Amino acid sequence: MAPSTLTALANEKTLQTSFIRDEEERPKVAYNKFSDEIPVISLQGIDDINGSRRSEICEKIVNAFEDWGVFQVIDHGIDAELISEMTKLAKEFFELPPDEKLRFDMSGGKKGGFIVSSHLQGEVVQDWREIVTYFSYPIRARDYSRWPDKPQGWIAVTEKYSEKLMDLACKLLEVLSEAMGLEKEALTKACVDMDQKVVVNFYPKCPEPDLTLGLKRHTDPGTITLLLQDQVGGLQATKDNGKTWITVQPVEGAFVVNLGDHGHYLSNGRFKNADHQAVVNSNSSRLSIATFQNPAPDAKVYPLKIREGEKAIMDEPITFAEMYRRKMSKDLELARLKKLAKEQTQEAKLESKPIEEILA
Ligand SMILES: O=C(O)CCC(=O)C(=O)O
Ligand SMILES: [Fe+2]
Repeated sequence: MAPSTLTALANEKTLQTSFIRDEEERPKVAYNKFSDEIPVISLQGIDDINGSRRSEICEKIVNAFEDWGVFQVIDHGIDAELISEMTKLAKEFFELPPDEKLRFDMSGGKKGGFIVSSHLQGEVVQDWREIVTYFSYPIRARDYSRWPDKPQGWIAVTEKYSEKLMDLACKLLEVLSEAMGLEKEALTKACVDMDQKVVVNFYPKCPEPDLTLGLKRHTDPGTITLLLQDQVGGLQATKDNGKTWITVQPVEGAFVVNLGDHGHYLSNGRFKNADHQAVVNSNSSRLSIATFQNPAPDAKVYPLKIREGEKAIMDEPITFAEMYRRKMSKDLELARLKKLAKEQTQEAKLESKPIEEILA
């Protein structure tokens, strides 16, 4: 049976089979073997519209998105105290007793709250993580009854945090719009009424980290994601379809900026949707806070700019809700085929054994 929370399993000696991944999915690089390949970009001077710094920053962001779909941002103007308060309260939430966390259990499709492991129903293998999710924008759609009220003060800090991150995201989308040769507001307008979802990921210490993942390989569906991670390490990226991986070097106070599928489509594939995963370890737990900036569900998804000599990477415009539905059903179909292939291999193995061995 699935555990109610993961924290209890963190002290066991071996990993429950529901978390064990197939060999090809398991981590290939250590959680703390850091790489500096992902650029760290300072936003200092970005507001100086006519200054040369703005175009330099713009160029760096474009290069990073063309190459990896990921960069880290520093000097972003978000108060270090707000960041440390948000992190401290998030950690305290995960230290609460299971019953307290499960007061906000969101299994069964509730919008927001606490859940263990994977968000994709029908997944065969579970992720080694616990999460808390806040649906923070549009503000009129907030359901505060799904926002954990403990530790005390967390709701107010989350409100502030989500507002500041919305501002930062919009600023980055302006730069990207300009880089695509469009008016400043082009990308935010394409989102119609921007949605924001804050997901706090907690990865407890893991007894056999080499056999599992904290969060399996994926691309984020939305426009961009701003990820705050602690200093432990575990975020990994690949740009060759999973052949080789790098572990992103944690940088104090920085946000990792990932381009999502929506951003990828709007740029007609010029910018990569970051292919990433999170690995876990047996030495310490890890916390990351992902802020997803998504378009409104009925926003149209279609390239905003098709450069000369290029062909549109989509046949026709679809809504973001439809784009998401197609992504999820593709993932589920892949999971189903994988399960089937595994069962067939096991059957074949059994068939090739002498009957005495099977019966023994
Ligand atoms: O924890 C991390 O480093 C990655 C989190 C992530 O990719 C996500 O929440 O989508
Ligand atoms: Fe992600």
